[in-house]
Amino acid sequence: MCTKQQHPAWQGIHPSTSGVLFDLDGTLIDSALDLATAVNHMRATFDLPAVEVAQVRLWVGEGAWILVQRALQDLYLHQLDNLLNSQVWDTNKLAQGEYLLPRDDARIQTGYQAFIQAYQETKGKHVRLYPGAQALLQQLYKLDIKLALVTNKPERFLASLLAQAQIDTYFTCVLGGDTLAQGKPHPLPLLTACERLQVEPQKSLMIGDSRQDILAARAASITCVAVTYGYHQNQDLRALGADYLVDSLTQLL
Ligand SMILES: O=C(O)COP(=O)(O)O
Repeated sequence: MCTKQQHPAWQGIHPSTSGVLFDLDGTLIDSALDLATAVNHMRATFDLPAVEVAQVRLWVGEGAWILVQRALQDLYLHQLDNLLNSQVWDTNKLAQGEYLLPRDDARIQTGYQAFIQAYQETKGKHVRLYPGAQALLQQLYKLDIKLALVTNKPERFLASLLAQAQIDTYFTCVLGGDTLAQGKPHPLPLLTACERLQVEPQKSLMIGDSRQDILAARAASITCVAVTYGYHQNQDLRALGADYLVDSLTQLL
């Protein structure tokens, strides 16, 4: 699917675009295997069974804390089960990770530390770029379009991960989920990126895969291109407000 033809002025990236903000996980890189390895390492420390990579894909996108909270929801369910003496859990909600233990629960704090350490140890070993990612960044860079990376992934992982994926030289501005006081879907990181790139939001484009990217772009009045292959938790990207949908970044070349 590609709806870019519906936009009369589209020639690759819109000609008046002077800045492009990229999401990372599920848009430029597929990091699900490393994330799943770290999640399962963390789950093992709680004697919880391993989960599939496909499951972890559904849990990614709102930063490491929410990922950990989702990945430890079984602890909460068992606790509730004991209290309520058996409960039928909504499997959809389970798959989407909606039963969140609060962040201040000591188990979440412990789990977070275990996850961060295990993820660090993966060294981004299984990270792979999605088709067209390298070529698109290169093309935009050559056109002198300013580029920013705006992710909810913790900042500490970004430098090595971008270097590992060989895309570290393109970005004028890199913002992690904990770089500023708010992460996506708040508009702050997108507006901050525009400010640092010295481009107007109206002349910028956000390219992302998830609800957080689309909502943040809408809140910042930035046109949003959503990729359909990422970690979007089975949500309807068009209904969320994406301006354009593409099945591959190669469609933007
Ligand atoms: O939640 C994450 O860690 C990934 O975040 P991103 O999709 O904003 O890159």
